[in-house]
Amino acid sequence: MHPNALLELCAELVDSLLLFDKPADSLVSEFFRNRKTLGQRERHALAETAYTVLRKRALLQHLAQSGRGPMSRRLAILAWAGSDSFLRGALNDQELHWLKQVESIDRAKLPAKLRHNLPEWLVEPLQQRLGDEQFWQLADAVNEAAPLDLRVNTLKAKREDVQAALEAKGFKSTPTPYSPWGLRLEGKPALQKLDVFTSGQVEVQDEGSQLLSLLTEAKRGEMVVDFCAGAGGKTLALGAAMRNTGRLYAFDVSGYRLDKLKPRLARSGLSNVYPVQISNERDDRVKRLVGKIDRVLVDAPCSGLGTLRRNPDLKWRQSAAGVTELHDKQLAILNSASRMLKPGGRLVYATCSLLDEENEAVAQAFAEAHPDFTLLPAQDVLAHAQVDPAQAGQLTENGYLRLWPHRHQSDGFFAAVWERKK
Ligand SMILES: C[S@@+](CC[C@H](N)C(=O)[O-])C[C@H]1O[C@@H](n2cnc3c(N)ncnc32)[C@H](O)[C@@H]1O
Repeated sequence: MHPNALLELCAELVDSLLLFDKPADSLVSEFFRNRKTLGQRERHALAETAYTVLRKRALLQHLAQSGRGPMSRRLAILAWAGSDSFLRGALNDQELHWLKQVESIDRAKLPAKLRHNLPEWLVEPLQQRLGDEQFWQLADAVNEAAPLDLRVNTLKAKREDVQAALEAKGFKSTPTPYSPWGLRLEGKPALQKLDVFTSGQVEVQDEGSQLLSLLTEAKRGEMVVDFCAGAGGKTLALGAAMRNTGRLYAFDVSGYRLDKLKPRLARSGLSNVYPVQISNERDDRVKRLVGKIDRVLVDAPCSGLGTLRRNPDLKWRQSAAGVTELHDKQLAILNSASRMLKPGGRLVYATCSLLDEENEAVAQAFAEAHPDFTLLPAQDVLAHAQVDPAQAGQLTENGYLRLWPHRHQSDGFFAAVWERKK
């Protein structure tokens, strides 16, 4: 495609993303579905440019003010992630001159809000929690793309064998530092056609998500509920840990998300999983299981701010008021889900949020209302669940799992683990 035509297409994509009326990942997929003739490199340049605009929106909108022509084209020029010579082939003389001027600006001297690219309502709680130095490390880390992690399905393969099979196809990977199931790939190879993927030996899953499943420590023959199963990323890990025995319920209010679990289940070889669409957390199907379950994982709906590396639009789509609403919802789900546990059963509450309000505050409110649950220190649980005991302590704060993109190179995650008193 001619450079200018591709740049115009990119501006169109940027325009639609900046409406913030749908998640960026689904808008990008829809955009490409409707433009089947685009090649792999063109798609990569468009998607990376659009994601850079989302990551650095505050800075780029500030810099773009000085130019002429449509704002979305100027943003696409400043964020361009394809080759430099290709971009220059798309620009007119006036744009080339403007770009040179913008490139000469010393970005380090710009105000803080243009350097961290985070909305004010988010800056305050994060700065208070982390202190200045770590806050800036986090801001830098979430403005980078995330690595691609795989979870090896231990029902079908060993990690070292999958690593060797990937290597034989020219894909380098290293074992993830904390999860015993994970491999971190170099680059972003297309996996969908590889044998290890189609045969269900691996699934794409961030290392942090793997650690949440590990905290549940689901075992052979148990009754387990994945209360907010979604498309089943953690369900699949729990089912494999149960060695395809017992009964694993995958609950979710979204039938659309549960449908996405089906092809993954077929690849995984699991037959112990029962997907169930519930109407809400007080559904009769939840009530019927009260006092009968060994382990419940509540991977609660949350702001998703721990996944900003993959979903940079979330920081512009979420709000302080939205987070407060989520807190109430999370507590309601956790309360209902906890009733299903047998005495001695384990409850894991998890989010991919960075904010105390969705994490420690929910865990503390639950603990105060439920003296019949004892908090299990997450570092002990991790060490018991195959994580190197010397490292387990690096993953926790005040007895909770607390993962940060700038410290652990995973998405941001929180988890609290309790046991129902016998
Ligand atoms: C963080 S996502 C789950 C991700 C999933 N566990 C995974 O690993 O792929 C949260 C899920 O909670 C579901 N949800 C929202 N409200 C719920 C409720 N009241 N009861 C059960 N699930 C709910 C959402 O549909 C969403 O799929």
